[in-house]
Amino acid sequence: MKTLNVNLGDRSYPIFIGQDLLDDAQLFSQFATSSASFIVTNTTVEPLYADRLEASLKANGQQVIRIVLPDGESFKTWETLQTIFTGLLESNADRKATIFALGGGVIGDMAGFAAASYMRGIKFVQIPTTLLSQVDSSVGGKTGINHPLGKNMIGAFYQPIAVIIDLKTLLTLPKRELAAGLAEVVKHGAIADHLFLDWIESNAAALNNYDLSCLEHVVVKSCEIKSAVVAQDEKESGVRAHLNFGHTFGHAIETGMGYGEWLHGEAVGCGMAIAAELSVQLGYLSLEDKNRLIRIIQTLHLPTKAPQWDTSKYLSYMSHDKKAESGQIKYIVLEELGQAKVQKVDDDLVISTLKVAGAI
Ligand SMILES: NC(=O)c1ccc[n+]([C@@H]2O[C@H](COP(=O)([O-])OP(=O)(O)OC[C@H]3O[C@@H](n4cnc5c(N)ncnc54)[C@H](O)[C@@H]3O)[C@@H](O)[C@H]2O)c1
Ligand SMILES: O=C(O)C(=O)C[C@@H](O)[C@H](O)[C@H](O)COP(=O)(O)O
Ligand SMILES: [Zn+2]
Repeated sequence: MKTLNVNLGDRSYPIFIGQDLLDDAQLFSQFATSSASFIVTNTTVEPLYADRLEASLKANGQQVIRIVLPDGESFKTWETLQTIFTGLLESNADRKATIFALGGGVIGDMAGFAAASYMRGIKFVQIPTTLLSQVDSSVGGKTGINHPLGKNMIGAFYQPIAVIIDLKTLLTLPKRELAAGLAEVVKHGAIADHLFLDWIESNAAALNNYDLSCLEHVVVKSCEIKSAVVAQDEKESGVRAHLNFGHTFGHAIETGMGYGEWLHGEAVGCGMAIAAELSVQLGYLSLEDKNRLIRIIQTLHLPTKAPQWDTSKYLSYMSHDKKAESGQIKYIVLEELGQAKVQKVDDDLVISTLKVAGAI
Protein backbone atom coordinates (compact mmCIF):
# COMPACT_ATOMS: atom_id res chain seq x y z
CA MET A 1 0.00 0.00 0.00
CA LYS A 2 1.21 3.54 -0.83
CA THR A 3 0.27 6.53 1.31
CA LEU A 4 0.25 10.12 0.06
CA ASN A 5 -0.72 13.14 2.09
CA VAL A 6 -2.82 16.18 1.24
CA ASN A 7 -1.17 18.94 3.26
CA LEU A 8 -3.79 21.36 4.51
CA GLY A 9 -2.68 22.13 8.05
CA ASP A 10 -5.09 20.76 10.63
CA ARG A 11 -7.32 19.47 7.80
CA SER A 12 -4.56 17.38 6.20
CA TYR A 13 -5.49 13.82 5.29
CA PRO A 14 -3.99 10.65 3.88
CA ILE A 15 -4.66 9.00 0.53
CA PHE A 16 -4.20 5.21 0.80
CA ILE A 17 -3.62 3.44 -2.54
CA GLY A 18 -3.46 -0.34 -2.90
CA GLN A 19 -5.22 -3.55 -3.83
CA ASP A 20 -8.06 -5.14 -1.80
CA LEU A 21 -8.09 -2.24 0.66
CA LEU A 22 -11.86 -2.71 1.03
CA ASP A 23 -11.09 -5.85 3.05
CA ASP A 24 -8.45 -4.23 5.25
CA ALA A 25 -10.32 -4.03 8.56
CA GLN A 26 -7.14 -2.84 10.28
CA LEU A 27 -7.00 0.18 7.93
CA PHE A 28 -10.62 1.01 8.77
CA SER A 29 -10.05 0.76 12.54
CA GLN A 30 -8.85 4.39 12.58
CA PHE A 31 -12.36 5.56 11.59
CA ALA A 32 -14.20 3.75 14.39
CA THR A 33 -16.31 6.14 16.48
CA SER A 34 -18.92 5.94 19.19
CA SER A 35 -21.52 6.69 16.52
CA ALA A 36 -22.73 4.95 13.35
CA SER A 37 -21.00 4.60 9.97
CA PHE A 38 -23.10 5.48 6.92
CA ILE A 39 -22.22 3.96 3.56
CA VAL A 40 -23.54 6.26 0.83
CA THR A 41 -23.47 4.45 -2.48
CA ASN A 42 -25.64 3.74 -5.52
CA THR A 43 -27.63 0.86 -6.99
CA THR A 44 -24.73 -0.20 -9.27
CA VAL A 45 -21.88 -0.09 -6.76
CA GLU A 46 -23.76 -1.47 -3.75
CA PRO A 47 -24.04 -5.06 -5.03
CA LEU A 48 -20.40 -4.99 -6.16
CA TYR A 49 -18.60 -3.60 -3.11
CA ALA A 50 -20.81 -2.59 -0.15
CA ASP A 51 -20.70 -5.99 1.63
CA ARG A 52 -16.90 -5.92 1.79
CA LEU A 53 -16.77 -2.37 3.12
CA GLU A 54 -19.51 -3.14 5.62
CA ALA A 55 -17.63 -6.22 6.89
CA SER A 56 -14.46 -4.16 7.43
CA LEU A 57 -16.37 -1.53 9.38
CA LYS A 58 -18.30 -4.10 11.43
CA ALA A 59 -15.04 -5.88 12.30
CA ASN A 60 -14.25 -2.71 14.27
CA GLY A 61 -17.54 -2.83 16.13
CA GLN A 62 -19.23 -0.18 14.00
CA GLN A 63 -22.96 -0.02 13.43
CA VAL A 64 -23.32 0.30 9.64
CA ILE A 65 -26.25 1.85 7.81
CA ARG A 66 -26.49 2.01 4.01
CA ILE A 67 -28.00 4.84 2.00
CA VAL A 68 -28.40 3.68 -1.58
CA LEU A 69 -29.03 6.30 -4.26
CA PRO A 70 -30.13 6.01 -7.88
CA ASP A 71 -27.20 5.87 -10.32
CA GLY A 72 -26.25 8.61 -12.75
CA GLU A 73 -25.19 12.19 -13.33
CA SER A 74 -28.86 13.13 -13.81
CA PHE A 75 -29.40 12.28 -10.13
CA LYS A 76 -26.74 14.71 -8.85
CA THR A 77 -29.57 16.93 -7.61
CA TRP A 78 -31.26 18.55 -4.62
CA GLU A 79 -33.78 15.72 -4.53
CA THR A 80 -31.10 13.04 -4.18
CA LEU A 81 -29.26 15.11 -1.61
CA GLN A 82 -32.50 15.24 0.36
CA THR A 83 -32.62 11.41 0.24
CA ILE A 84 -29.24 11.37 1.99
CA PHE A 85 -30.41 13.80 4.68
CA THR A 86 -33.61 11.77 5.18
CA GLY A 87 -31.56 8.56 5.55
CA LEU A 88 -29.30 10.23 8.12
CA LEU A 89 -32.21 11.67 10.10
CA GLU A 90 -34.29 8.49 10.03
CA SER A 91 -31.34 6.65 11.57
CA ASN A 92 -30.74 9.40 14.11
CA ALA A 93 -27.25 10.16 12.83
CA ASP A 94 -25.51 12.43 15.32
CA ARG A 95 -22.49 14.71 14.98
CA LYS A 96 -20.07 11.84 15.55
CA ALA A 97 -21.47 9.87 12.59
CA THR A 98 -19.14 9.28 9.63
CA ILE A 99 -20.14 9.05 5.96
CA PHE A 100 -18.26 6.62 3.72
CA ALA A 101 -18.77 7.68 0.09
CA LEU A 102 -18.49 4.44 -1.91
CA GLY A 103 -18.70 5.02 -5.66
CA GLY A 104 -17.66 7.35 -8.45
CA GLY A 105 -17.47 11.13 -8.56
CA VAL A 106 -21.23 11.62 -8.45
CA ILE A 107 -21.48 9.75 -5.13
CA GLY A 108 -18.34 11.42 -3.74
CA ASP A 109 -19.49 14.94 -4.65
CA MET A 110 -22.99 14.42 -3.23
CA ALA A 111 -22.01 12.49 -0.09
CA GLY A 112 -19.31 15.10 0.56
CA PHE A 113 -21.80 17.95 0.27
CA ALA A 114 -24.20 16.08 2.57
CA ALA A 115 -21.35 15.64 5.08
CA ALA A 116 -20.49 19.35 4.79
CA SER A 117 -24.02 20.45 5.58
CA TYR A 118 -25.61 17.77 7.81
CA MET A 119 -25.66 19.28 11.33
CA ARG A 120 -23.22 21.84 9.81
CA GLY A 121 -20.56 19.24 9.18
CA ILE A 122 -19.76 15.62 9.96
CA LYS A 123 -16.75 13.53 8.96
CA PHE A 124 -16.54 11.77 5.63
CA VAL A 125 -14.20 9.30 3.97
CA GLN A 126 -13.88 9.01 0.20
CA ILE A 127 -13.77 5.47 -1.20
CA PRO A 128 -13.63 6.12 -4.95
CA THR A 129 -14.40 3.19 -7.23
CA THR A 130 -14.10 4.74 -10.72
CA LEU A 131 -10.84 5.77 -12.35
CA LEU A 132 -12.08 9.34 -12.59
CA SER A 133 -12.82 9.50 -8.89
CA GLN A 134 -9.51 7.82 -7.96
CA VAL A 135 -7.40 10.21 -10.05
CA ASP A 136 -9.38 13.37 -9.40
CA SER A 137 -12.71 13.86 -7.65
CA SER A 138 -11.99 12.13 -4.33
CA VAL A 139 -9.07 14.48 -3.64
CA GLY A 140 -9.35 18.20 -2.94
CA GLY A 141 -12.69 18.71 -1.26
CA LYS A 142 -14.86 20.08 -4.07
CA THR A 143 -18.34 18.78 -3.26
CA GLY A 144 -21.74 19.64 -4.65
CA ILE A 145 -24.61 19.08 -7.02
CA ASN A 146 -25.65 20.27 -10.48
CA HIS A 147 -28.25 22.86 -11.44
CA PRO A 148 -30.15 22.62 -14.74
CA LEU A 149 -28.34 25.82 -15.78
CA GLY A 150 -24.84 24.74 -14.79
CA LYS A 151 -22.53 22.00 -13.50
CA ASN A 152 -21.64 21.81 -9.80
CA MET A 153 -23.23 25.18 -9.20
CA ILE A 154 -24.30 24.45 -5.62
CA GLY A 155 -21.70 23.08 -3.25
CA ALA A 156 -18.95 23.58 -0.71
CA PHE A 157 -15.24 23.09 -0.29
CA TYR A 158 -15.17 20.37 2.36
CA GLN A 159 -12.27 17.99 2.79
CA PRO A 160 -12.63 14.29 3.60
CA ILE A 161 -10.69 12.86 6.55
CA ALA A 162 -9.15 10.20 4.28
CA VAL A 163 -9.25 8.79 0.76
CA ILE A 164 -9.07 5.00 0.38
CA ILE A 165 -8.34 3.80 -3.15
CA ASP A 166 -8.81 0.11 -3.86
CA LEU A 167 -7.31 -0.24 -7.35
CA LYS A 168 -8.97 -3.57 -8.00
CA THR A 169 -12.40 -1.93 -8.13
CA LEU A 170 -11.29 -0.62 -11.53
CA LEU A 171 -11.54 -4.13 -12.96
CA THR A 172 -15.36 -4.01 -13.01
CA LEU A 173 -15.52 -0.60 -14.66
CA PRO A 174 -17.13 -0.40 -18.13
CA LYS A 175 -14.69 0.64 -20.90
CA ARG A 176 -16.43 3.95 -21.50
CA GLU A 177 -15.99 4.87 -17.81
CA LEU A 178 -12.32 3.85 -17.88
CA ALA A 179 -11.77 6.20 -20.83
CA ALA A 180 -13.61 9.00 -19.02
CA GLY A 181 -11.17 8.69 -16.11
CA LEU A 182 -8.21 8.79 -18.46
CA ALA A 183 -9.34 12.23 -19.66
CA GLU A 184 -8.57 13.71 -16.22
CA VAL A 185 -5.25 11.85 -16.20
CA VAL A 186 -4.30 13.47 -19.52
CA LYS A 187 -5.38 16.80 -18.04
CA HIS A 188 -2.89 16.39 -15.19
CA GLY A 189 -0.07 15.70 -17.64
CA ALA A 190 -1.11 18.54 -19.94
CA ILE A 191 -1.22 21.20 -17.22
CA ALA A 192 1.61 20.13 -14.94
CA ASP A 193 3.99 17.46 -16.19
CA HIS A 194 5.01 16.92 -19.82
CA LEU A 195 7.04 13.81 -18.90
CA PHE A 196 3.91 12.24 -17.44
CA LEU A 197 2.10 13.07 -20.69
CA ASP A 198 4.88 11.29 -22.61
CA TRP A 199 4.41 8.28 -20.31
CA ILE A 200 0.63 8.25 -20.89
CA GLU A 201 1.21 8.39 -24.65
CA SER A 202 3.63 5.44 -24.51
CA ASN A 203 1.40 3.33 -22.25
CA ALA A 204 -1.99 4.13 -23.79
CA ALA A 205 -2.60 0.57 -25.00
CA ALA A 206 -1.92 -0.93 -21.56
CA LEU A 207 -4.13 1.68 -19.91
CA ASN A 208 -6.97 0.96 -22.35
CA ASN A 209 -6.48 -2.69 -21.44
CA TYR A 210 -6.92 -2.25 -17.66
CA ASP A 211 -3.26 -3.02 -16.86
CA LEU A 212 -3.31 -2.64 -13.06
CA SER A 213 0.29 -1.59 -12.65
CA CYS A 214 -0.13 1.14 -15.28
CA LEU A 215 -3.41 2.20 -13.66
CA GLU A 216 -1.66 2.34 -10.28
CA HIS A 217 0.97 4.61 -11.80
CA VAL A 218 -1.62 7.07 -13.17
CA VAL A 219 -3.57 7.05 -9.91
CA VAL A 220 -0.45 7.76 -7.82
CA LYS A 221 0.90 10.40 -10.22
CA SER A 222 -2.48 12.13 -10.55
CA CYS A 223 -3.06 12.18 -6.79
CA GLU A 224 0.44 13.64 -6.34
CA ILE A 225 -0.16 16.37 -8.91
CA LYS A 226 -3.65 17.21 -7.65
CA SER A 227 -2.78 17.20 -3.95
CA ALA A 228 0.23 19.48 -4.55
CA VAL A 229 -2.04 21.98 -6.35
CA VAL A 230 -4.78 21.77 -3.70
CA ALA A 231 -2.23 22.21 -0.90
CA GLN A 232 -1.11 25.48 -2.53
CA ASP A 233 -4.58 26.85 -3.31
CA GLU A 234 -7.43 25.00 -1.63
CA LYS A 235 -10.24 27.38 -2.63
CA GLU A 236 -9.17 28.15 -6.20
CA SER A 237 -7.99 31.71 -5.98
CA GLY A 238 -5.00 30.95 -8.18
CA VAL A 239 -3.23 27.85 -9.44
CA ARG A 240 -6.09 25.42 -8.63
CA ALA A 241 -7.95 26.89 -11.61
CA HIS A 242 -5.46 25.00 -13.83
CA LEU A 243 -7.32 21.80 -12.82
CA ASN A 244 -10.21 23.26 -14.81
CA PHE A 245 -8.37 22.87 -18.14
CA GLY A 246 -10.98 21.73 -20.71
CA HIS A 247 -13.84 22.25 -18.25
CA THR A 248 -15.26 25.59 -19.46
CA PHE A 249 -16.09 23.98 -22.81
CA GLY A 250 -16.66 20.54 -21.23
CA HIS A 251 -19.20 21.70 -18.65
CA ALA A 252 -21.10 23.57 -21.38
CA ILE A 253 -21.30 20.34 -23.39
CA GLU A 254 -22.46 18.28 -20.37
CA THR A 255 -25.11 20.80 -19.38
CA GLY A 256 -26.28 21.57 -22.91
CA MET A 257 -26.60 17.90 -23.87
CA GLY A 258 -28.47 17.03 -20.66
CA TYR A 259 -26.56 15.55 -17.70
CA GLY A 260 -25.41 12.01 -18.35
CA GLU A 261 -25.61 12.10 -22.15
CA TRP A 262 -21.89 12.84 -22.40
CA LEU A 263 -19.85 11.51 -19.47
CA HIS A 264 -17.92 14.18 -17.56
CA GLY A 265 -14.60 12.75 -18.72
CA GLU A 266 -15.77 12.63 -22.34
CA ALA A 267 -16.80 16.27 -22.21
CA VAL A 268 -13.46 17.16 -20.59
CA GLY A 269 -11.58 15.24 -23.31
CA CYS A 270 -13.41 17.21 -26.00
CA GLY A 271 -13.11 20.43 -23.97
CA MET A 272 -9.32 19.97 -23.78
CA ALA A 273 -9.18 19.63 -27.57
CA ILE A 274 -11.01 22.98 -27.92
CA ALA A 275 -8.91 24.62 -25.18
CA ALA A 276 -5.77 23.41 -26.99
CA GLU A 277 -7.07 25.07 -30.17
CA LEU A 278 -7.66 28.27 -28.16
CA SER A 279 -4.06 28.04 -26.93
CA VAL A 280 -2.93 27.88 -30.58
CA GLN A 281 -5.14 30.84 -31.53
CA LEU A 282 -3.54 32.84 -28.70
CA GLY A 283 -0.11 32.08 -30.13
CA TYR A 284 1.06 29.89 -27.23
CA LEU A 285 0.85 26.24 -28.23
CA SER A 286 2.40 24.96 -31.45
CA LEU A 287 0.11 23.31 -33.98
CA GLU A 288 2.22 20.19 -33.65
CA ASP A 289 1.70 19.98 -29.86
CA LYS A 290 -2.02 20.64 -30.20
CA ASN A 291 -2.32 17.83 -32.72
CA ARG A 292 -0.29 15.56 -30.48
CA LEU A 293 -2.55 16.24 -27.49
CA ILE A 294 -5.64 15.57 -29.61
CA ARG A 295 -4.11 12.30 -30.84
CA ILE A 296 -3.46 11.19 -27.25
CA ILE A 297 -7.06 11.98 -26.29
CA GLN A 298 -8.34 10.02 -29.29
CA THR A 299 -6.06 7.05 -28.61
CA LEU A 300 -7.71 6.77 -25.20
CA HIS A 301 -11.10 6.41 -26.94
CA LEU A 302 -12.37 9.83 -26.02
CA PRO A 303 -14.36 12.14 -28.31
CA THR A 304 -12.73 15.29 -29.68
CA LYS A 305 -15.57 16.50 -31.93
CA ALA A 306 -17.91 18.81 -30.05
CA PRO A 307 -21.67 18.96 -30.64
CA GLN A 308 -22.58 21.63 -33.21
CA TRP A 309 -24.67 24.38 -31.64
CA ASP A 310 -25.44 28.05 -32.15
CA THR A 311 -22.72 30.33 -30.83
CA SER A 312 -25.18 31.80 -28.31
CA LYS A 313 -25.85 28.38 -26.79
CA TYR A 314 -22.14 27.81 -26.12
CA LEU A 315 -21.58 31.32 -24.79
CA SER A 316 -24.65 31.19 -22.59
CA TYR A 317 -23.69 27.92 -20.88
CA MET A 318 -20.07 29.04 -20.57
CA SER A 319 -21.15 32.32 -18.96
CA HIS A 320 -22.05 30.32 -15.81
CA ASP A 321 -18.46 29.11 -15.45
CA LYS A 322 -17.31 29.62 -11.86
CA LYS A 323 -14.11 31.30 -13.07
CA ALA A 324 -16.10 34.15 -14.67
CA GLU A 325 -15.71 37.61 -13.11
CA SER A 326 -18.02 40.52 -13.95
CA GLY A 327 -19.28 38.66 -16.99
CA GLN A 328 -15.79 37.98 -18.38
CA ILE A 329 -14.96 34.29 -18.75
CA LYS A 330 -11.43 33.16 -17.89
CA TYR A 331 -10.00 30.18 -19.72
CA ILE A 332 -7.26 27.73 -18.86
CA VAL A 333 -4.85 27.58 -21.77
CA LEU A 334 -1.55 25.83 -22.39
CA GLU A 335 1.64 27.82 -22.85
CA GLU A 336 3.19 24.51 -23.81
CA LEU A 337 2.46 20.87 -23.01
CA GLY A 338 2.88 20.55 -19.23
CA GLN A 339 2.43 24.27 -18.53
CA ALA A 340 -0.96 25.97 -18.03
CA LYS A 341 -2.11 29.50 -17.33
CA VAL A 342 -5.34 31.41 -16.70
CA GLN A 343 -6.27 33.92 -19.39
CA LYS A 344 -9.15 36.28 -20.13
CA VAL A 345 -10.10 35.91 -23.78
CA ASP A 346 -12.36 38.13 -25.90
CA ASP A 347 -15.52 36.47 -27.15
CA ASP A 348 -14.40 37.06 -30.78
CA LEU A 349 -11.41 34.79 -30.35
CA VAL A 350 -13.47 32.18 -28.51
CA ILE A 351 -15.99 32.22 -31.35
CA SER A 352 -13.30 31.78 -33.99
CA THR A 353 -11.84 28.94 -31.92
CA LEU A 354 -15.23 27.22 -31.72
CA LYS A 355 -15.49 27.62 -35.52
CA VAL A 356 -12.07 26.05 -36.16
CA ALA A 357 -12.98 23.25 -33.73
CA GLY A 358 -16.19 22.61 -35.71
CA ALA A 359 -18.43 23.32 -32.70
CA ILE A 360 -20.43 26.13 -34.34
N1 LIG B 1 -15.00 17.02 -6.88
C1 LIG B 1 -14.13 17.06 -7.87
O1 LIG B 1 -13.00 17.56 -7.74
C2 LIG B 1 -14.48 16.42 -9.18
C3 LIG B 1 -13.48 16.16 -10.12
C4 LIG B 1 -13.83 15.54 -11.31
C5 LIG B 1 -15.16 15.17 -11.53
N2 LIG B 1 -16.09 15.43 -10.60
C6 LIG B 1 -17.48 14.99 -10.78
O2 LIG B 1 -17.47 13.57 -10.79
C7 LIG B 1 -18.56 13.10 -11.57
C8 LIG B 1 -18.08 12.04 -12.54
O3 LIG B 1 -17.56 10.97 -11.78
P1 LIG B 1 -17.44 9.51 -12.41
O4 LIG B 1 -16.82 9.61 -13.74
O5 LIG B 1 -16.83 8.67 -11.38
O6 LIG B 1 -18.95 9.13 -12.69
P2 LIG B 1 -20.04 8.32 -11.81
O7 LIG B 1 -19.90 8.62 -10.40
O8 LIG B 1 -21.34 8.57 -12.48
O9 LIG B 1 -19.60 6.81 -12.05
C9 LIG B 1 -19.63 6.30 -13.37
C10 LIG B 1 -20.43 5.00 -13.48
O10 LIG B 1 -19.64 3.93 -12.99
C11 LIG B 1 -20.38 3.18 -12.03
N3 LIG B 1 -19.38 2.59 -11.16
C12 LIG B 1 -18.70 3.16 -10.14
N4 LIG B 1 -17.74 2.36 -9.71
C13 LIG B 1 -17.81 1.24 -10.43
C14 LIG B 1 -17.05 0.05 -10.46
N5 LIG B 1 -15.99 -0.12 -9.68
N6 LIG B 1 -17.42 -0.92 -11.32
C15 LIG B 1 -18.47 -0.73 -12.16
N7 LIG B 1 -19.19 0.37 -12.21
C16 LIG B 1 -18.85 1.36 -11.36
C17 LIG B 1 -21.29 4.18 -11.43
O11 LIG B 1 -22.38 3.57 -10.79
C18 LIG B 1 -21.69 4.98 -12.66
O12 LIG B 1 -22.69 4.30 -13.38
C19 LIG B 1 -19.14 14.32 -12.26
O13 LIG B 1 -20.32 14.70 -11.60
C20 LIG B 1 -18.08 15.38 -12.11
O14 LIG B 1 -18.61 16.68 -12.08
C21 LIG B 1 -15.78 16.05 -9.43
O1 LIG C 1 -10.53 19.95 -8.27
C1 LIG C 1 -10.62 20.88 -9.06
O2 LIG C 1 -10.36 22.04 -8.73
C2 LIG C 1 -11.08 20.65 -10.44
O3 LIG C 1 -11.34 21.60 -11.17
C3 LIG C 1 -11.20 19.24 -10.90
C4 LIG C 1 -12.18 19.04 -12.04
O4 LIG C 1 -11.76 17.87 -12.73
C5 LIG C 1 -13.61 18.79 -11.57
O5 LIG C 1 -14.40 18.42 -12.66
C6 LIG C 1 -14.26 19.90 -10.78
O6 LIG C 1 -15.44 19.44 -10.18
C7 LIG C 1 -14.61 21.08 -11.60
O7 LIG C 1 -14.82 22.12 -10.73
P1 LIG C 1 -15.83 23.31 -10.98
O8 LIG C 1 -15.48 24.25 -9.88
O9 LIG C 1 -15.55 23.86 -12.35
O10 LIG C 1 -17.19 22.76 -10.87
ZN1 LIG D 1 -13.29 17.25 -14.11
